[in-house]
Amino acid sequence: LKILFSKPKKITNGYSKLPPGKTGWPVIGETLEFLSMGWKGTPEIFFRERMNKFSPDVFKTSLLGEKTAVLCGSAGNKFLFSNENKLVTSWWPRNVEKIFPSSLQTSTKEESIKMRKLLPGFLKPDSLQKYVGIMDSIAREHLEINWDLNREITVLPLAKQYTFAVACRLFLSIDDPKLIAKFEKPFHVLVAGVLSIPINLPGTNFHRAIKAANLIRKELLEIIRQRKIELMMEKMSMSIQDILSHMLITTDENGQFMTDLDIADKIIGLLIGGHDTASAAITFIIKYLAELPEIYDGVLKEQRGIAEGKRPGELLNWDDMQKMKFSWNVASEVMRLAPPLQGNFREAITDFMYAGFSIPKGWKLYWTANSTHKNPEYFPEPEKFDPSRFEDNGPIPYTYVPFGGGPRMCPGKEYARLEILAFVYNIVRMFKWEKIIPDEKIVVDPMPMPEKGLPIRLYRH
Ligand code: HEM
Repeated sequence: LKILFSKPKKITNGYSKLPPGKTGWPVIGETLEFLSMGWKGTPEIFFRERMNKFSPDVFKTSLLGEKTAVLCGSAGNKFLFSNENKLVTSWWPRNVEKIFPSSLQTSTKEESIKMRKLLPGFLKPDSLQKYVGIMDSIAREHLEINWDLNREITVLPLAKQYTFAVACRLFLSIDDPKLIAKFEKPFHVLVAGVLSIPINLPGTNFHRAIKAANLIRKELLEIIRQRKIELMMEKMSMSIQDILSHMLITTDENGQFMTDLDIADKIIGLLIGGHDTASAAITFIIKYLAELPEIYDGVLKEQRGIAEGKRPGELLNWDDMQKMKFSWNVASEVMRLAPPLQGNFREAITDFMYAGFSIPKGWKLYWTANSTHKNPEYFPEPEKFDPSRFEDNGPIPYTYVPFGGGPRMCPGKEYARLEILAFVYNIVRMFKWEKIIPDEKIVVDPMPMPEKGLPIRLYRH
């Protein structure tokens, strides 16, 4: 009776029916617990503990200075992916705004929409088909130069070097190794700062990231200036259709060209999204293939079969990529166990109810691969490496989400598949390998990585 006749509380006042959970310290909230679980290599524990303690559907927390509701399980993923621009919208941590000043003039939301509009031209199927041969030749050259000379190598930095070289070539038509090397290091500093506590003081990751972004932006602005001159003088062959030229000649609905700063920031965003993720996936493929000889043999058999159907030296093509089914199932299982991105944020654009709890407008929401990828309900024996999970219809919808889902699903998914498979095709046919540190610890910061970068010993076939 007391409940029935008590004055109803406003849903939006922030005190009633909010999801259970705790928001921790002011500003810092639970960011340290969240990050430290990643540093220990078990980001899923942060979520599992709270799902067990508060609710399996949703819990509240405070991350990166924001009140956040974490939506869990396949229902949480489905809800967030299918309510884009209805109940929720894109939101990037404040760090991103500070690191990319172009988004301060509008908003990270508008910038993200702009970016998505630009990409189809560059990532459409007929463009992707042209990239396959280029990716194959970059992978071959990269392996011949960097992996063959040294019998003992460390995988992670080399995998980054490969995906960065592919991105520089395809986004910017840059293949000068010196210029690529100049860019590469500050990029890693930048990625580490995007998901860090937003304190801009010397010595913090965030401070280093802002400095690194300024350095890269300066170099990019020079490249953009040069490209503009070339385009104006029509020196640039019309066949060069990299994303930089595409951005320079594309106008918005008002006929306005993008500013150089805008272009530079978009390219930085793409380089971040497009190379550290795929290199994390490649590193873990190498790790699992070292640990599981029967899986390695299966991949090698498939790739040798494809190579046998080709003339000596002939580069991979689109049809070859479609035949690499087992190898892609292996890569998919790797990304289930070690998703390169752990999840992402959204912002509530209106008050709404979820699983019986109120979510106030302005709150941040977070979906995470960590609440489903290792859940035995969706993936029996979740720690077991089993690529057959991806055969036939594959996992239950919204349980396997390394690329997100819905309208915001990663636009680079197909590009990533091609560059990963081009790499696998070449490496397994050249080498077998073993890990030098048998139980190397895994850390997640913000991408998963073996603590020492995965040193391995190579054996040429
Ligand atoms: C294995 C490699 C990759 C993984 C696991 C991955 C994963 C993801 C995920 C989880 C998101 C967030 C989706 C969301 O917020 O719901 C995302 C967004 C994005 N990815 Fe990827 N990605 C990969 C490679 C790439 C590549 C190669 C590119 C570019 C060529 C790329 C470009 C982007 C962009 C631009 C976004 C932002 C989309 C938006 O805000 O709407 N990604 N990616």
